[in-house]
Amino acid sequence: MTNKKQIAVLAGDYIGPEIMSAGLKVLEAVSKNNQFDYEINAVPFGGAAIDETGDPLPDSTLEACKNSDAVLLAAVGGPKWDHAVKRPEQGLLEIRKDLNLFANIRPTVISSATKEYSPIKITDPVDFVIVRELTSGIYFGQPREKTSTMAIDTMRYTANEIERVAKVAFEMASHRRNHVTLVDKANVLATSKFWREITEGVAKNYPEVEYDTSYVDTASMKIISSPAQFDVILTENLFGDILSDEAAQITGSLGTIPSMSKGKTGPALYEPIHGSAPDIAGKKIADPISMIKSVAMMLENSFGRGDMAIQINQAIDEVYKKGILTPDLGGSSSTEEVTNLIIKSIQESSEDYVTNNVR
Ligand SMILES: NC(=O)C1=CN([C@@H]2O[C@H](COP(=O)(O)OP(=O)(O)OC[C@H]3O[C@@H](n4cnc5c(N)ncnc54)[C@H](O)[C@@H]3O)[C@@H](O)[C@H]2O)C=CC1
Ligand SMILES: CC(C)CC(=O)C(=O)O
Ligand SMILES: [Mg+2]
Repeated sequence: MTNKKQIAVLAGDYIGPEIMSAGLKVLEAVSKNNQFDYEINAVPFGGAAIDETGDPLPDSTLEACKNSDAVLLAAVGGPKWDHAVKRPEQGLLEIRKDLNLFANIRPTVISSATKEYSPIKITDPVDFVIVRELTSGIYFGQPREKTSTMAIDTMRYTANEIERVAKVAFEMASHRRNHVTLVDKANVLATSKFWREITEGVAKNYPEVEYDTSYVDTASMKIISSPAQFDVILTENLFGDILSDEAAQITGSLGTIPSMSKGKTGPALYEPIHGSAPDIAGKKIADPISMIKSVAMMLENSFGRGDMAIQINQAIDEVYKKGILTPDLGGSSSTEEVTNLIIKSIQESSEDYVTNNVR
């Protein structure tokens, strides 16, 4: 039995393989410096898997993920498969459901290094996470149907589905700034009224955590006008999907935001929050930061290597400081140039560490 950490790698489609390659190069570099032993198991997923096997989530891919210590995913989908019988995005929903990854954590941080890339005026520090319910709600509810004269989707939540993700949000807040905001549409939707009932019950177990609520339309405005007021935003699947892309944009680019999806047991999955960006695929300009930060999140949360995550994140700050950035952040560098500079910074920081230790 090997004690190497097993990582399932799902590169996916369009820019997926480009940014995954960047993420794996950084993982290799930081691991060499820190005696971290791992094995990669690259498996087909999404459109690439449809081309190979006819199914976006082949059984063998799901098995590989279940047998791993963590899953790294880039992005799937795109015009090539928009009319497939089963689209790549369906594979994405299935893998989340099959691994029971009900809590999706999406961070929004505007640091001193990234402040100048934000399109909004920042006065106070911005550092919040969206805890998005990931395996239920309107993306999964039945009935779902479309005929030539009508269509229906169903938003459905059980008490257990709300309670377990609410606990994740309150636990996180208790290790952060003790504040949870439930975002919903409780002035209209029965499911949102139910979310409030259940979440209030969970909040009672966390008296030190301030708990408030916001309607989703207002919350989407506040994310732009006063983002510093948020610590942990708890919300259902569809609202979290939309709000997290909006929140990403206030940091400068969607192409820089990672995420972690986790359940109660089993491997967690780490992926950028964006899609496969077909409009820039093949141009060698995809921003690798979202994928590289996903690697850092994996090292910290699945492997207890917060030290390695810090080295990666400090190296990312360096590319911001030097302005070696891809066009989404106003730069003119390639995916490879950004990745190489991040690797160089990691290597230099470990040389400094050795030198300082010797002294
Ligand atoms: N988790 C996943 O695999 C997701 C897959 N999708 C799928 O991706 C495909 C494309 O969807 P879109 O609506 O275009 O959303 P998208 O997130 O792929 O792209 C939106 C915009 O952001 C830019 N962008 C995204 N990531 C970037 C990066 N790393 N560097 C630089 N720019 C970046 C794109 O060029 C595009 O202009 C669709 O098939 C969609 O269903 C969408 C969201 C999530
Ligand atoms: C298939 C979609 C639900 C993927 C997406 O947009 C996301 O997870 O952010
Ligand atoms: Mg999305």
